[in-house]
Amino acid sequence: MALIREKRLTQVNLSLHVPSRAPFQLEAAAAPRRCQPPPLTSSTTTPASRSSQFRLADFERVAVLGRGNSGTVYKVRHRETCALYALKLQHAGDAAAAEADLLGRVASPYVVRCHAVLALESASGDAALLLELADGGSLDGVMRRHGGAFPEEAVAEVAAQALSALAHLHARRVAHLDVKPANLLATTDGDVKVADLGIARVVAAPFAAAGAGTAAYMSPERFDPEAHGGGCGDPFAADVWGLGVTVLELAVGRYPLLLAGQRPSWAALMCAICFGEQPAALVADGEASLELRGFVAACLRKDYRKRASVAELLAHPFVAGRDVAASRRALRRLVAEASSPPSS
Ligand SMILES: Nc1ncnc2c1ncn2[C@@H]1O[C@H](COP(=O)(O)OP(=O)(O)OP(=O)(O)O)[C@@H](O)[C@H]1O
Repeated sequence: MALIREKRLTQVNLSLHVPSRAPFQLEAAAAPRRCQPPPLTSSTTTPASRSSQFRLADFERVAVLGRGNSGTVYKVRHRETCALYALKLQHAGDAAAAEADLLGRVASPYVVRCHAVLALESASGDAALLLELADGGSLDGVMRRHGGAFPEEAVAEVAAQALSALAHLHARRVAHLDVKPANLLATTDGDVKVADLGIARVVAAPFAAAGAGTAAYMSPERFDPEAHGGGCGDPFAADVWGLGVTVLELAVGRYPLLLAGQRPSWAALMCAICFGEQPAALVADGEASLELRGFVAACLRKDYRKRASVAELLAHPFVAGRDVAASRRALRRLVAEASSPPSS
């Protein structure tokens, strides 16, 4: 896999060089200019067919949105229209193509949309995904900036929208396999969108339970299928586990399966996930509603065969019984506050 070395972000031009190959450039934003209205394409068009409409040179860099294992994500502006997007530069072109292919199979307001795959001017096959921008960023960032736990109403809204995304993906046999706060994006309108289908896959039986993922959010059967339901596990149930950990984390304001300050080594995580006490019990009586505790308990059954399905969770009182308008308002307020610059 070709490695891209990132140059300092403070440079006027952000040049990404692949040794002995032609560099490609993503220029920093210049002075404001007049923009045409965005020519956004219809939601039925696939990313591949849209790719030809855009070139990397059509965009200028505004900011870094985040960094992950597979690359760096930038906020970019389309020079002509001034429309804002997220651009995910991928070290491995194959991975970008695979992720774009999966995103092309789905069309849901709850899954981040891929507008195009941009080929980069290097011989390595490196590529960039041009994505819909979620202006509130990821929920782990929102939680950090907010300074702790979300109010329960906002957590219920996150759960409801993330479940809608999973229902859409699972109906197309796509398992995400990396559900966590960093992969749930928010907008200041109060929308939640599942992102990063980097390790997602279309499931064809039999499913190999082991494999990549973020250890802290992996279900017990992905560590040890024999001890937690047998067989090869169920990738859709693995997504439900990731959602349960995510909901609990947002509700308590920190990663919930380890003690505060405990080092998240692989061994510590494996012990906590496979042998730790029922995670819902980690929320003390009175700290969370019965509905939230019940929801988390249904997501985090260690035997994947006993875990609730996405359809059952959509009907759970924590989600189905929420005050939709109040929940959305609570999330919108939280994201907007966490996104606005601190007043001096
Ligand atoms: N469409 C987007 N809008 C706003 N921010 C985004 C968007 N896509 C990604 N980000 C930000 O960039 C971060 C990394 O993105 P992403 O998870 O897709 O990268 P990755 O390399 O696949 O990460 P991982 O290491 O989890 O596999 C996210 O956590 C989020 O903060």
